[in-house]
Amino acid sequence: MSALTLPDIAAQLSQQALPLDWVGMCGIAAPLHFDGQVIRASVDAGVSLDDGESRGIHMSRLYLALEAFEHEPLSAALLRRLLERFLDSHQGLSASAFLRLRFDVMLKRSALVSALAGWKAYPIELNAELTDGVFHVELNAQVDYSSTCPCSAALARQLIQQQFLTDFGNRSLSHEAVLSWLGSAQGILATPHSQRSTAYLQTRLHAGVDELPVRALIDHAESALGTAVQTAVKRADEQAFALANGQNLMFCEDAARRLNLALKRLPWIAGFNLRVEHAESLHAHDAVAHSQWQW
Ligand SMILES: Nc1nc2c(ncn2[C@@H]2O[C@H](COP(=O)(O)OP(=O)(O)OP(=O)(O)O)[C@@H](O)[C@H]2O)c(=O)[nH]1
Repeated sequence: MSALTLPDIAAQLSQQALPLDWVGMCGIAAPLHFDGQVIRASVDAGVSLDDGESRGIHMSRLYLALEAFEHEPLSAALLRRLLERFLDSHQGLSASAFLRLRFDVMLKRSALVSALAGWKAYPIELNAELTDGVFHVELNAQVDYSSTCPCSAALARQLIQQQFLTDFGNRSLSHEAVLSWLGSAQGILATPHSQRSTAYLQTRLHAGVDELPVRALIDHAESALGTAVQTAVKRADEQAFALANGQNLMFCEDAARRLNLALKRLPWIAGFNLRVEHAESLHAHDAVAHSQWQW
């Protein structure tokens, strides 16, 4: 049978004349060239089906356009060109085109004090859309950090004060005895609870941003929080981490406010939607805060 005789069901008229918002493929494996590495990405590619009379879109045209990822570094311009290609190959059918890329970026992170370093994987999502010539890119990142509860810290300090009165209230103070007491679990008898926490950052990039500021977004968020989770850790690093936590006590509200103020300072961000989740060790549920700006 020749190709000319192959049945083309997508070209038929639809039995229900109804436009669709998004039609395409999800979970396509694609290699991305990004930041000097080749990264495995999962890609969702789609278009709107505005011609409600048409039975289907041309999936293969979208799929084949993605070949460009193999040959060109990832950039906003590349995403836009792909979306233009989606629309060019669906003239008369589609007015909007969409791409979603999910991948992990690996960054090598130095220890806080020692000369060690290790790798961290950050989940990244890029969402791009082209509708009526208007192009948007969203850069989303997931950043893990540690949060120590400020209320729990204050309650623990109060218990330590009470224990101090019990142990030293009726005695004259000796420098040596107090120093030894401060270094004992009997003196510092309570510790605050801490939790591994996650910031989910959704940012919309200004038009004209080409190079995708993935590393800058992650670095900025980690610096605003002050307690990024670590990779290689010796005791000196762990002690520095304990200090960082003590100096950055955070409710989920504090973390959300810090990130809000920090993200607003980034010149390439046109708007954001952020969510922080503190996986509480006090409760079996999470403490969560959201914050938006120009979203
Ligand atoms: N539209 C559509 N196509 C599907 C779906 N599931 C699988 N396909 C297949 O995707 C394949 C590619 O579709 P097209 O891009 O239209 O392929 P084609 O007709 O050979 O290519 P063109 O000549 O460019 O249109 C076809 O074999 C479809 O059957 C679906 O749910 N919707």
